[in-house]
Amino acid sequence: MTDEGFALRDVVVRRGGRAVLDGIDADIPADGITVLWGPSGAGKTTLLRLLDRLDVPESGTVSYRGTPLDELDVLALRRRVGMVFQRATPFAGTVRDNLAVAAPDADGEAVRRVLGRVSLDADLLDRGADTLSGGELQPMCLARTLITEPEALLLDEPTSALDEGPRRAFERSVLELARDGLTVVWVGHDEEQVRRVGDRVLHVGEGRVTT
Ligand SMILES: Nc1ncnc2c1ncn2[C@@H]1O[C@H](COP(=O)(O)OP(=O)(O)OP(=O)(O)O)[C@@H](O)[C@H]1O
Repeated sequence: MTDEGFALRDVVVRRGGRAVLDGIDADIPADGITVLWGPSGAGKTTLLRLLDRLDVPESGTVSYRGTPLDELDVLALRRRVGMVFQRATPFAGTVRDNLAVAAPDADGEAVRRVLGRVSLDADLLDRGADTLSGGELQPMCLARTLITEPEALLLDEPTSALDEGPRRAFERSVLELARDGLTVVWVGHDEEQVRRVGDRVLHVGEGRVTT
C-alpha cells in the first residue's frame, strides 16, 4: 500500500465554456514520479495547477495527504509543494540572490548542497541569473524550489526548452530526488522521456484521467 499524495474527487474545471476536467477522480501516490501525459490542450497543466492551488476547481475536492486543500493555508501548502514551470523564471540578481528570495535563512552549506543536487557548480553562485545558459537556468529554478525543502515537486514540462544534455541531467536530478523520497508529479508529452522517468502514468484527455 503506497502512501497517499494527492487525491482528486469528482473535480470539474471549465475553460472557455468547455469542461477541460469533467468530474475526474485520480490518485497520485506519495512515492516516485507520476507523469501526467496526454495531447496538447488535454488539461495537464490545468490539473497540475490545482495541486498547488494556483487554480481551484469549479466543483469537487483536491486533497493532499488526506487534507482538502481548501482547509490548508495556501502559503504553507506551497512551501510543502514546490513547482517548476515550463519556462525558467529567474528573478533579477545573482544565483545566490535567487536562492535567497526563496530561503533567506539558508546557510552556505545548504546552498551548496542544493546546487549539488541539481548538478550546478557552486562557482555559479555569484553569476547574474541573466547570464546563465538555458541549460543552467532551469536547474537553478529547480534549486530555488528545493531550497525550501518541499515534500512534493510539481514539474510542468520542465525540460521542453532544454537540449539533450541538460535535459538528461535534469531528469537524473529528479530521479535522484524521487529516490530520496520526494513526491514528483511531472507533466510531459515526450513519450520516451515518460518511459525514462515515470514510475506511473496518468493519461489526461477528453476531460478524463485514466491509468
Ligand atoms: N485561462 C484560460 N482561458 C481559456 N482557456 C484556457 C485557459 N487555460 C487553459 N485553457 C484551455 O484549456 C485547455 C487545457 O489547457 P492546458 O494548458 O491545461 O492543457 P495541456 O494538456 O497542459 O496542454 P499543453 O501540452 O499544450 O501545455 C486548452 O484547450 C486551453 O486552451
